[in-house]
Amino acid sequence: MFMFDKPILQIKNLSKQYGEGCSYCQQEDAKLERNFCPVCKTVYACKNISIDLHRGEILGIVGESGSGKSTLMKCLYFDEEITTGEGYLTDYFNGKENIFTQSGQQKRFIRNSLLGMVYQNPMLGLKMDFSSISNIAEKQIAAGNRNVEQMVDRSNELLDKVNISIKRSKEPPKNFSGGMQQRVQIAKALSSNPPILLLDEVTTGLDLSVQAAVLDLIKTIQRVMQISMIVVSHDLAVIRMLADRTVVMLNGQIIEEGLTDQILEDPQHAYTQQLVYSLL
Ligand SMILES: Nc1ncnc2c1ncn2[C@@H]1O[C@H](COP(=O)(O)OP(=O)(O)OP(=O)(O)O)[C@@H](O)[C@H]1O
Repeated sequence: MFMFDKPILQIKNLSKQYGEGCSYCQQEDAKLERNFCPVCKTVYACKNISIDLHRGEILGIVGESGSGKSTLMKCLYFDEEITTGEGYLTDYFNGKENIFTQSGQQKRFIRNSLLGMVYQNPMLGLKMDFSSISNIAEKQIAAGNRNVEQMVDRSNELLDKVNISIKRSKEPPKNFSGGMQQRVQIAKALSSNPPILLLDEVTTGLDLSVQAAVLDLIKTIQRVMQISMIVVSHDLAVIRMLADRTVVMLNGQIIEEGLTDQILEDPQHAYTQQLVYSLL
C-alpha cells in the first residue's frame, strides 16, 4: 500500500509571512487576530505546515477563504518565496536536498519537470491569445524538449485525454468555455510528465455539471497515470470526491488531518465539524 512507502514529497515546517513581524508577534504565545498581528499587521499566511504526499495518492487541502491554502500551493510551485521551512522530493536527488534552498535554475527545473500546476484562474496558467497546442508545448519546451514532432504528438495525445477535439488545437483558450480552459490547463500541467500535480480550486466558479466533468477527469487521470496530486478547495464536497487523505487548514495552520473518510465520519475539531455538518 502506498501509505507505507517513503513520501514522494515531504514538506516540513513551512511558514510564509507577509511583513517583517515585530517584538509582539515574534513571541511564542503572541495572540494573533485570525492570522495577522494586531500590532504590526504582519500576515502569517502559513505557519509550520508539515505534509507528506505519497506516490499515487490525492491529498486534499480544505479550508475557508484566507486559511492559507493558495499561499501554500504558490510556495510549493515557487510562485512565492517561503519564509522558513524545508521540502524534499524523492525524484530530486533522492529526497536529500531541500528544494527551497536551491538556485533559481534548479527551482525552474523542479517546477518545469517535476511539478504541474493548475490554477483557479486559467489566465494565470495559460496564454489566452496563443493556440492551445502551443500553450501545452510551452511546458515541454521549458522542460528541455526541442523535438517539434514529439511535442505536437504529445500535445495532441493530451488534448484527446482531456476530451478536447484535436481539430480545436490551434484555437486559443480565450475561445473556450471555463471548463475547457481548465482542461487545457490540466493538459499543459501534465505535458512534461511530472510525478506531482498541484490543483488550486480548479472547479470553483464552474457550473455544477461542468464541475462534475472536470472532477471526473482529474480522478480518471490520477487512476490511469498514477500521478500524485495535491488538491486545494474550500469545498469539502470536492475534497470528498477526490482525496484519499485530507488536511484541514484554518488561519494558516493545520488543525486536523487524516483519511478523508475518517474526517468526514468523525471530525474532531469544531471547525471541521462545522464544515462536515454543512455538507449534510
Ligand atoms: N501578497 C500578499 N500580501 C499580504 N497578504 C497576503 C498576500 N497574499 C495572501 N495574503 C494573505 O494571506 C492569507 C492567506 O491567503 P490565501 O490566498 O493563501 O488563502 P486561501 O485559503 O487560499 O483563500 P482564497 O481561496 O480566498 O484565496 C490571507 O489572509 C491573505 O489576505
